[in-house]
Amino acid sequence: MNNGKNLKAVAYGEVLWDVFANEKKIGGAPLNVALRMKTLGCEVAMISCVGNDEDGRAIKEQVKQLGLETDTIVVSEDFPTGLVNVTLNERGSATYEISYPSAWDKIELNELAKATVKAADVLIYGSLVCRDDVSRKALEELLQNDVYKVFDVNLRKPHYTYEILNQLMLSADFVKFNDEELLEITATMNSPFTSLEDNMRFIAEKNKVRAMCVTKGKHGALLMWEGELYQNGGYPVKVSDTVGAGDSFLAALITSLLTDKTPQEAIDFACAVGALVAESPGANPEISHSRIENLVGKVKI
Ligand SMILES: OC[C@H]1O[C@](O)(CO)[C@@H](O)[C@@H]1O
Repeated sequence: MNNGKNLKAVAYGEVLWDVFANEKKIGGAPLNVALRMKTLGCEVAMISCVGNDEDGRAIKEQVKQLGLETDTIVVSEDFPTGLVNVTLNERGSATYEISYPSAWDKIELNELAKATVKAADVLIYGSLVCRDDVSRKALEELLQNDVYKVFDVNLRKPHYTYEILNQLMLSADFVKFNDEELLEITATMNSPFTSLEDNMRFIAEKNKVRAMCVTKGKHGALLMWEGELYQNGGYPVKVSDTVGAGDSFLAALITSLLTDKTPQEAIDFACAVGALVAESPGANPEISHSRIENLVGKVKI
């Protein structure tokens, strides 16, 4: 699959182990986005930090094997590699218990990281990494660069404040919410609206965000792009777990929008990718191009 063409992407933030009942898998929203963008043909670097421990070496090893630049992942002598306990409910929805402090809370930028962002087309970041001042300040430095900035809101209680979320939105060219996140954030901004569409317009107006998307679980997603709204009603799949589905959705959407797809094609493609990730266990299952094409070809709900 190669629709990423020569898009150069950098993801900034947490890399960690998602610890499920019977196994552990690499995760962290920005890493999940990065890995999916790589499978879509982008050139991708991951900026993060791991501990000087077995868990850290194993993450770097795996991520390198999957084709990402990992010399931008620094090693901390003082903090351990991140771990997250993932609990799934009967519908496959996850709750996360995220250890603190983790090495990724203390990201220090090396020269390669700075140079890589300078040369990149797109920078993806989320809110979780901003729970600690060290990683938040490093992100602020990267956000000074002239690069297309994608903010993956990714609210993980209790690791965020509205003040920081607001700053992160103001820096972004593109923002990704899920439906609950959009409604929670717009409520704190005293939005008088109840529908997702009205709240998208509200936030666009208030925060001068010109492009955004909102995922709606099995009901698909909405996209605001160049002033127009696009939607996809979702694809029927049997959900295994939803971990990382939104991350892969975002990877597919951004890759498509910034290369050669129309906004409608981009959201259809992204919804299919997200659905297929939800159908398989963990955040980073392999998904073949033919399965995506097959699903896109199916009638939407
Ligand atoms: O990043 C925080 C958590 O969110 C996920 O990325 C899923 O979206 C998990 O892989 C990780 O544990």
